[in-house]
Amino acid sequence: MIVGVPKEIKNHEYRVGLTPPSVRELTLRGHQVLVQKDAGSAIGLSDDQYVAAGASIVETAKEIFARSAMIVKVKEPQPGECAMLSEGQILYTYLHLAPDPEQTAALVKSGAVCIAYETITGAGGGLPLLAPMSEVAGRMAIQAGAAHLEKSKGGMGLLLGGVPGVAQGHVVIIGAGVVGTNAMQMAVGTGARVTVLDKSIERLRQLDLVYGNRISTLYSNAHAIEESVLSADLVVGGVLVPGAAAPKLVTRAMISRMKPGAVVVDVAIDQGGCFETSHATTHADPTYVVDGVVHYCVANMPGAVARTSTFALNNATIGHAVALAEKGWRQAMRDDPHLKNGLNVCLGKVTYGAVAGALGFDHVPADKMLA
Ligand SMILES: NC(=O)C1=CN([C@@H]2O[C@H](COP(=O)(O)OP(=O)(O)OC[C@H]3O[C@@H](n4cnc5c(N)ncnc54)[C@H](O)[C@@H]3O)[C@@H](O)[C@H]2O)C=CC1
Ligand SMILES: CC(=O)C(=O)O
Ligand SMILES: [Mg+2]
Repeated sequence: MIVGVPKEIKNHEYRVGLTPPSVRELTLRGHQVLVQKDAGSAIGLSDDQYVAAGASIVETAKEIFARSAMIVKVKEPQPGECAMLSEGQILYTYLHLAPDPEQTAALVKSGAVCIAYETITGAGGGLPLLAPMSEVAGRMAIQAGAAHLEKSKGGMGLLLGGVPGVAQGHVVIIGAGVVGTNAMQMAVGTGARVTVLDKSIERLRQLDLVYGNRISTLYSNAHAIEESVLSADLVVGGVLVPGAAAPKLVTRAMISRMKPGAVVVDVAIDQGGCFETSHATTHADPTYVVDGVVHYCVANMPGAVARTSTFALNNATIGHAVALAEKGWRQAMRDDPHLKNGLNVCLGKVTYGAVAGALGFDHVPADKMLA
């Protein structure tokens, strides 16, 4: 199979779909890999390294899209990229379609076979192709939040850990999955007071067993969210209902009653965000202020630490990339129901229920496309 890796074009996105070691996994099995010139050069992955791994360097994204049977990316295709997809071509990348009707319509129109990293499931449960980026974003959420609590960044001028004789800050984390747990670990490390909320009591139980009285756990409901948010200095949103738009758990009314200069980091923004006042921002201009509260809502946080993120992502994506190249998408999905769960849009149909439901498209189950 010819596999193509275009250079990412989203704002400050320096990750790349395949590393040279991943390219080697494909070329040693006889596949041809086309990598766009300088696709990885910003993170120290030179064209020479790709060539040494067996790839051919191609000048333009247009040529990559025209020649490849499978496109491997990181971020959701931008409008110009959607327009270059062709009928039956495999697109293997993050998509985040539920809050994005324009992209969904463009992918339906393309006739491509669109597989979303974030809905591929794992044999042991969870979302193994989302998890590494959630680990990165969860850890970064505290770093970003702490920085924006500084006066010069618009925050109230608070040091999360306090100092002897001065109380520490209060970090509230909504959602105790991969993002939430990684944020919690970093927050505990700063010395802040930490409260974690989730709908899953089992998850809270697990955290309580490990972290004991270094954190407070709360069952997530409107009352607990309101009380926590009003006393918070930093709130991290890390909820997920897989494939679906994020629930708006923190209302505009709650935001307006928060401490002036508090910071909210909405990691769930790629699924639409869990604060009513959130809208996506970029690394170039990451924050805005609503009712005195600093909002950080960057939809591709791991792009900021693109080298770490690219290797972590490739560890999780390469196995399915090899299966898709070796068997083609239909057989690879017949053999692996977890990969099949990644199929979001296929040959003009929306095949993921939560996306169809969120956007009002007809839902054609993935199984029908495999027949
Ligand atoms: N902005 C960015 O750059 C990035 C964003 N993300 C996003 O972060 C979000 C979270 O991802 P993960 O932690 O991997 O998901 P996860 O599935 O590991 O965890 C989500 C948690 O949310 C909880 N939850 C669901 N409804 C809730 C509610 N009403 N109240 C409290 N908790 C609730 C679930 O029980 C679960 O524990 C996703 O939308 C993901 O796409 C992930 C990586 C990077
Ligand atoms: C998960 C995701 O959207 C990202 O890593 O950018
Ligand atoms: Mg994203």
